[in-house]
Amino acid sequence: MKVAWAGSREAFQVSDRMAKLVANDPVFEKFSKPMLGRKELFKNTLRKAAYAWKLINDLRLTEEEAKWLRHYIDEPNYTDLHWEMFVPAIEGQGTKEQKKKWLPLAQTMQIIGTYAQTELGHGSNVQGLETTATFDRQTDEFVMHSPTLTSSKWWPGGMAKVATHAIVYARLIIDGLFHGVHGFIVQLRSLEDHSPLPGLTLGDIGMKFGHGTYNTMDNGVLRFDHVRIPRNQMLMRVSQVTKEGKYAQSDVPRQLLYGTMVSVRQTIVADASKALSRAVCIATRYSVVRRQFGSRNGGPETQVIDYKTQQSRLFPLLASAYAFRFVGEWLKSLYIDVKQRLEANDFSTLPETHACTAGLKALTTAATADGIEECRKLCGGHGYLISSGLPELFAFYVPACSYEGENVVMMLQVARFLVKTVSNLGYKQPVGTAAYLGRVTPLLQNNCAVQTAEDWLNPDAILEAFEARAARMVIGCGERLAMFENPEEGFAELSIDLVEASLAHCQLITVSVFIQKLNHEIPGNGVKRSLEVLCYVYALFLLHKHQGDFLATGYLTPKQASLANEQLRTLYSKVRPNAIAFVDSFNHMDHYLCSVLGRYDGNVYPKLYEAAWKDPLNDSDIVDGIQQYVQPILKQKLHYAKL
Ligand SMILES: CCCCCCCCCCC/C=C/C(=O)SCCNC(=O)CCNC(=O)[C@H](O)C(C)(C)COP(=O)(O)OP(=O)(O)OC[C@H]1O[C@@H](n2cnc3c(N)ncnc32)[C@H](O)[C@@H]1OP(=O)(O)O
Ligand SMILES: Cc1cc2nc3c(=O)[nH]c(=O)nc-3n(C[C@H](O)[C@H](O)[C@H](O)COP(=O)(O)OP(=O)(O)OC[C@H]3O[C@@H](n4cnc5c(N)ncnc54)[C@H](O)[C@@H]3O)c2cc1C
Repeated sequence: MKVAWAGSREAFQVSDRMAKLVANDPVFEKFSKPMLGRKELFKNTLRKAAYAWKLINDLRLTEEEAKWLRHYIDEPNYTDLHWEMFVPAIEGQGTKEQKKKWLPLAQTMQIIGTYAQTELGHGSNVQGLETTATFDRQTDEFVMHSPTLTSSKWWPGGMAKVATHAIVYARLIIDGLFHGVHGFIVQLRSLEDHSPLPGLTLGDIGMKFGHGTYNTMDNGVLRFDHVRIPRNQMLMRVSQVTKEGKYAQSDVPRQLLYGTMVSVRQTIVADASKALSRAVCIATRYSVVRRQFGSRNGGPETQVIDYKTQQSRLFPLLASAYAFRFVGEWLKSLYIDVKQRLEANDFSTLPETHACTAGLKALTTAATADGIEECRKLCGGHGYLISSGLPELFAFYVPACSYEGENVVMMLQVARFLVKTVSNLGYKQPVGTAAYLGRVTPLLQNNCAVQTAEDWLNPDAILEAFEARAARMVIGCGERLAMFENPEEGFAELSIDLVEASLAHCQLITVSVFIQKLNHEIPGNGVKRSLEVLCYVYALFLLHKHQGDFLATGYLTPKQASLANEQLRTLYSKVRPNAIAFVDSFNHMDHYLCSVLGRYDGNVYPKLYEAAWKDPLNDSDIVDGIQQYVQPILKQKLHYAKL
């Protein structure tokens, strides 16, 4: 199962080796993090990042190994933006010459980059950005300027204190004419003494949610006061500005300007299963240790994992972790394919890839953020302790619902793709993830054939149910949209239904990828049979949760929906004996989990007790402030004290 989770034996070995490297090196200790102040926390992260870079070089780690190393160090920092956004932006949007100049500098970290798109006033609406890049023909330069307060760049990770360079998105202006938003490579700091370059105001935007997690990152604010950069620092693969000031667009579609976001959204989907599996591992192990009620004749109480209600909250999350792992793997292969095509100037699959990355990013991050919080509740009161590992994990993870495309905004992008697909149905056969929309007649006419709970243990029955639900919701939206004279008005008016239809489409992708995985790629019958159970749990849990959709579209009868729920209950009993094996298969080491509740050895209570004594408040019996502020109250003799 460890190999199935990792993707291959080689992938398992690489991640396992890196997990152990990090866990066994005292530099990467992280239990004390929540006790540190912001400055110490930040410096500590800088120290770890520098040490990690040294390890990467000294041990000659491959790109894959370096990624795992950074992952297991488990502290957001400037290198995330450098490797995940700055480098890909140059790779995807730079010309050959630009790549030749900038990539070697970035890849050896002689420069450190960030991705400065969002502003104080605009994040989702990229076309609404206000920073200007005005071409000056006389000097062959662009003048970067922040004309308003709301145009201040706001949020870019690593920008406040570390990055030496940034890809800055700004409105291109030539001779007073606006030519859309483009990316520019801008140097922010001196490579000699790290001070901000003249004309730039740079700082940190302040503390964020949670304490020891995202505050290791220096998210920044940046303002330009007429800062000049050479013309050849505009990323010019999509459009070019000549030294005469002529604006030209190559045959590369404009959408490629958004290409870095496609790349990172793919990574975020791949990472969702890591965060969810971490929370599920903690909650499952603890649910086996924790006992409440049910003692008979003085025997032990019931392990809370044996309560059906606990199973009904925990096992769908366990199944979701596996579902997200497989859909992340699938999306990665889709992305690798589109990347190769884009390099060869084949843009045909970009719209579908954009819809998949946007939609799956929204689906997986929302479910993971909610899932981590559910795992905290599944651990009862102890889940609220920092030492459970869950509050910090939640604080770290939850911004994934907002960054890289706010989730609702992303689902609306999927909706645009689906509406377009449906409106082209007469003359363009949909392919890939939208192929099912080419079979609308049977999907709209045939109803579910399930008659017993057992009938739900059939991948075809499940697939057809999810296809029919998505097709009926999408087609329904299409029909209602057609009633509007102005399509944009219609889209806005129906946006709630459109987001729901997009979710149904994305859930269909996730379920069908899981089924596909079982049909083709699982080595070993035992592993395959166990994963089949999880696949049914995932699908039937979604069906139960969204039964309103399945019933309202008329595909299911209430009886069939209740049979699905009956089957789900039976499936929970099949998951139970393997629950610990399923979470052990994630191969999460104690160092990575950073959780007393999720310890591999199950030795929870003594370690919780021990951890409590490490709190600085327990350094002495009488702490600072008691004599000054508590003792006087105890000793006071005021009239109203009698009340
Ligand atoms: C948990 C650990 C994870 C670790 C991962 C790595 C570490 C990363 C750390 C996080 C750091 C965070 C960084 C950031 O957040 S960077 C900023 C990200 N910002 C956004 O995502 C902004 C979201 N907004 C947008 O993407 C666009 O503005 C939006 C698509 C919403 C609207 O754009 P526009 O107004 O131009 O819109 P249209 O809808 O008219 O679209 C025009 C056409 O372009 C197509 N399109 C849009 N986006 C893309 C894309 N990315 N790729 C390809 N095509 C795209 C769209 O479908 C339209 O096409 P048609 O004309 O054919 O319909
Ligand atoms: C931790 C973190 C790190 C970040 N790192 C970076 C970075 O490195 N570089 C960078 O450039 N940016 C970064 N960002 C910014 C991030 O990309 C934006 O915050 C994100 O894209 C959301 O945009 P917004 O803040 O403008 O949200 P808004 O768009 O203002 O969203 C507010 C609300 O409005 C709704 N809404 C907006 N538009 C629509 C619409 N058309 N229809 C319906 N509802 C709508 C949303 O659903 C949401 O509920 C980071 C953000 C965070 C939290």
